[in-house]
Amino acid sequence: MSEKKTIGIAVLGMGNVGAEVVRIIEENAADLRARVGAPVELRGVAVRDLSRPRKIAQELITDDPAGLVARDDVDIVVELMGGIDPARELIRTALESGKSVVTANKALLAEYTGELATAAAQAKVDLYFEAAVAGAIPVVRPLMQSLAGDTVERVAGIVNGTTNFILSAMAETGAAYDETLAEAGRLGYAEADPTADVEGYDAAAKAAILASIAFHTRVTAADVYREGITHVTPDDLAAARKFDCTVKLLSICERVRGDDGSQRVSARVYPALIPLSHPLATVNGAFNAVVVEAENAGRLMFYGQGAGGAPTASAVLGDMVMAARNKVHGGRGPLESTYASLPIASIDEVPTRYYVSMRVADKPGVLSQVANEFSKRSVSIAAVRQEGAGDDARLIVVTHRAPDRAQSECVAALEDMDSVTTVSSVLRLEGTDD
Ligand SMILES: NC(=O)c1ccc[n+]([C@@H]2O[C@H](COP(=O)([O-])OP(=O)(O)OC[C@H]3O[C@@H](n4cnc5c(N)ncnc54)[C@H](O)[C@@H]3O)[C@@H](O)[C@H]2O)c1
Ligand SMILES: N[C@@H](CCO)C(=O)O
Ligand code: NA
Repeated sequence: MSEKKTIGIAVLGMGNVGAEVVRIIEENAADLRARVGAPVELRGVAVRDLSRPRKIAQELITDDPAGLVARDDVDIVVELMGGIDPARELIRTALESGKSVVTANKALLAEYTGELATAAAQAKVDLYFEAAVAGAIPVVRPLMQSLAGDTVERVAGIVNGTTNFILSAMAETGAAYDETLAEAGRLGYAEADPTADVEGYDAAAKAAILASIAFHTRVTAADVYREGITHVTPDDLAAARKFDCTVKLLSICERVRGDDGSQRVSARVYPALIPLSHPLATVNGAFNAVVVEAENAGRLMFYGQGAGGAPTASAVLGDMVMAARNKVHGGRGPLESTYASLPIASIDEVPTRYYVSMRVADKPGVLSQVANEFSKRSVSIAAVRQEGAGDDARLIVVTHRAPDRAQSECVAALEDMDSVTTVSSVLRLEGTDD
């Protein structure tokens, strides 16, 4: 059998992930060649700083990513620079000139998948992005391909390692958020600017990508309701424990069905209590996990390393092999599927459960006043606990499911009550059936 044409690879960005991708391409050349059915060769690696020493032949290094993308002997562009610009333009140009693209860039995809997927479809090339959500964990491909014949109802996951590390450490040691964030930085989990992680932007970008695939609807980062973890306190974690729960930053993508048979998509990110018996409660440290619920498959769980150079590179390489096989043997990966075009549900209308902790005056009648604010808004209370006494009296209320707007209106009313000194904590409760 005659050997097929060599598949040329351009890697854009040689940071944590890019350096590992380059290493694996070079170390595994023989296996990759056998798996693809043709040699796979690095044509070049675009970097920002040419003077930095790198473990790669000098002639492969360039600081001209556009020039590298334009080369005739490049068949697949692997984008690992991150950020919107110039990644967006480079990927679009690559696709328009008939090159397949593999990217891990969730921030870009959460805004511009539509534009990029359209360019890929028009040029009949592939756009793959398994590494963009939950790093090494296969979740994009299972949703897009393995579950293509099922109806997904819900995708809920821990998809940010930094915040999961922080919340796990807070739960374990009782340490404060700031202290734990500093520790996450020292261990190399949190970046110098942790905003994207701790404010939930990274998890929201991933939720947008997951919701788009799961519900065949274009969902962008702006459609995702988002709260971060900066306000979570050791008290919250201790109180959660008393309700047999822990606190996790969840990315939730849900098909919300109305009484009239209508359907909407809810995509949301917030720290929430989940029962210790829930499978996501056992996901600790920097690990990620995603639970998918589909009409016929039932509940599926995907667990593993959602970040880090080598694990993320594993997902990138998987995509690269798929794209290379298609180049060699013909065929295409799945196209973007947005046929359902479901409307986006506002957080206000999504049924949620609340956990509200407040400091109150310790005197007769306060509990009934508090309960009255919930009942006025048709929010049913599931549990109440009083802690402390006198000046230190604290009430914790856990509600049943009701539209989020009604729940938040109850909290606003509590904040206005004379007998409530402060509402010290408000978190949602997820992972329960009622
Ligand atoms: N690190 C992870 O665990 C992880 C996991 C999943 C996805 N990702 C995604 O993978 C991508 C890369 O992440 P990373 O952690 O390797 O980031 P990084 O900051 O370590 O690496 C990015 C590299 O790209 C280079 N770069 C940036 N702009 C460039 C330009 N214009 N020209 C040439 N080089 C340029 C930078 O100099 C840097 O070396 C990002 O989109 C990130 O969101 C990372
Ligand atoms: N900053 C991300 C990296 C993976 O996207 C995390 O902490 O999970
Ligand atoms: Na993944």
